[in-house]
Amino acid sequence: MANAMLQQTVGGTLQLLSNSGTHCNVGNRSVRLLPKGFKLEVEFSKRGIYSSGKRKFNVIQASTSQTSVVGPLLAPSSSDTVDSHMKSNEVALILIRHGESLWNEKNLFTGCVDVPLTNKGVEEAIEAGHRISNIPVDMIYTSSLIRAQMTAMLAMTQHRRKKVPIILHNEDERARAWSKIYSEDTIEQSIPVITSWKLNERMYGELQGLNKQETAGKFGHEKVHEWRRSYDIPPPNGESLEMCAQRAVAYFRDNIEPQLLSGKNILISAHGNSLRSIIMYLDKLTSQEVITLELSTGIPMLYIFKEGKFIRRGSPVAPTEAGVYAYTRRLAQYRQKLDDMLT
Ligand SMILES: O=C(O)[C@H](O)COP(=O)(O)O
Repeated sequence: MANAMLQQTVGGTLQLLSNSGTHCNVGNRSVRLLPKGFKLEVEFSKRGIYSSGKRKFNVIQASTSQTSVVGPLLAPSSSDTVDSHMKSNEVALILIRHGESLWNEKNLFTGCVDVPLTNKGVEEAIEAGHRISNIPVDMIYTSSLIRAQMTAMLAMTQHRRKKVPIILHNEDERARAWSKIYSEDTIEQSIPVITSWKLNERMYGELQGLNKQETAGKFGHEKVHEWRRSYDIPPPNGESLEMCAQRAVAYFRDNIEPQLLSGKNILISAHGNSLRSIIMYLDKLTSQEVITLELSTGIPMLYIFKEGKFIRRGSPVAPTEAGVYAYTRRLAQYRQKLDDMLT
């Protein structure tokens, strides 16, 4: 393969910008590409984030000009037998609305105001972690808001695989440089957490901070219900669900779906409306159907992604244990491997 320029982009994905020759530069490192079909064996120099040694990378999308590869922190090593069997055509996608927040408790419109969880919200996140503790997670995506990030991190404290979720800091070169990990083994025992404002709760505009009950008293229940649960009518200077969907679903399709296609099991911890819009996409709901969809705080929803299709395995409303985890054969195999590993 011709030489190639790989440039680390937000979220740690290495983007092949052009290919000519058999080497490429990753920052100040020279990298040798040994193309084998769509699998690149990339041998890195001794220095830097990727340490030494040959590592296999899945090419997510290969085209004449752009091929994406993911760095070690985003690509669990194939030597990790517990996870590797899940790499084929069936992966898990878990969605969790954050646990109860302090403004949920006060019944205030929250939107993009960055408030933390209540004690109850912490408990909900931990309970959610129990429910997903036997389901493989290779990558985590959250919004840029602390309530979603707290929920993801608390849930993962209960995961039996005991990998460490690490929030990636890619906001600038210093953030990248100062958050480097210099141990390959440690990288393999980590789960990358990618945060994005595009997964934030819908921005509630001039309702943010107002009490929902009082707002209904002031503007009328019908008007407030229209702001909260219509598809295309925004609150004053805020986002409609449709506007929220335009950013959240686009982010899902551009960033998360390629990772699912490459065999990664994904957890998304986000918000009522950003998740409603993603579920609308996954379940192919109409704008009339999605406005009746309600998500409880802290309840995990499981999808299986297989051959390009999303199969819902658990209801977003108070699922029974069996209902959420009608285990597929592969999930049952993963759980068995965890049992074997931990006994
Ligand atoms: O932002 C908020 O107030 C809540 O998280 C969601 O509010 P909603 O259920 O009124 O959309």
